[in-house]
Amino acid sequence: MNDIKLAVLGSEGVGKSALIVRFLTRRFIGEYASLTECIYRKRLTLDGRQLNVELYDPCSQVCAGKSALSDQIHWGDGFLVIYDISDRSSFQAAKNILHLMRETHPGASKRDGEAAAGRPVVLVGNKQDLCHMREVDHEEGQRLAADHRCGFLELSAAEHSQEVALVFSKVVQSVCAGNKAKERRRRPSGSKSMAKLINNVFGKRRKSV
Ligand SMILES: Nc1nc2c(ncn2[C@@H]2O[C@H](COP(=O)(O)OP(=O)(O)OP(=O)(O)O)[C@@H](O)[C@H]2O)c(=O)[nH]1
Repeated sequence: MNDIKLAVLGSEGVGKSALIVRFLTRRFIGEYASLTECIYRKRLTLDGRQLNVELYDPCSQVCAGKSALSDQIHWGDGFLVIYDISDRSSFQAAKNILHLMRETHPGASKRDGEAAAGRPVVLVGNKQDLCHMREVDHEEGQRLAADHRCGFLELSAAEHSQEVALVFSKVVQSVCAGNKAKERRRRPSGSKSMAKLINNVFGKRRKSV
């Protein structure tokens, strides 16, 4: 069974716990104890394969600071970076997280489907239901995501159960696809490596005849 680690990052009160709880239980619960960091576990079946997904929900009050964030970035196979569309400072915090991800993996791959951080990242503008109090335009979110080659969407943990499930599943899918691609690059396929071997052994001889 494969283990996949997803970290949900963002500043205090953006709705990280609300999104995770929505994904795990399909419910929106108004208030969450937020004095401890948590790792939640969920089993998923994707394309017939069983996956163990670990979801890391940092406690912003305890896990603030660059070194804690660096640890979280090293821990995750994939990330959701959350801001609150009605709070500009949370958007700046999301920007800082994306920058730090890029710094942490400076030589990150530029392959399709991988963010600048080298691993799948989706930037999420949460609390879309508060659009009458919006401080961050949709286009700003889009631009930031494009700059960091990551996915982007706005949603509301309070109102959008399906969208929340979809965004988590997409990150899991991207991690799986990335793992498969890495595996393929590491081990050339049997027929290809056999062809190479045959070429190496007989190719030169044929030339010398
Ligand atoms: N209106 C609205 N409120 C939301 C939404 N998502 C979360 N909230 C509220 O925002 C507040 C903070 O949510 P949390 O899920 O605790 O945020 P957090 O990012 O986990 O916070 P920390 O653990 O302190 O870092 C709570 O009062 C939630 O009810 C949303 O989509 N819409």
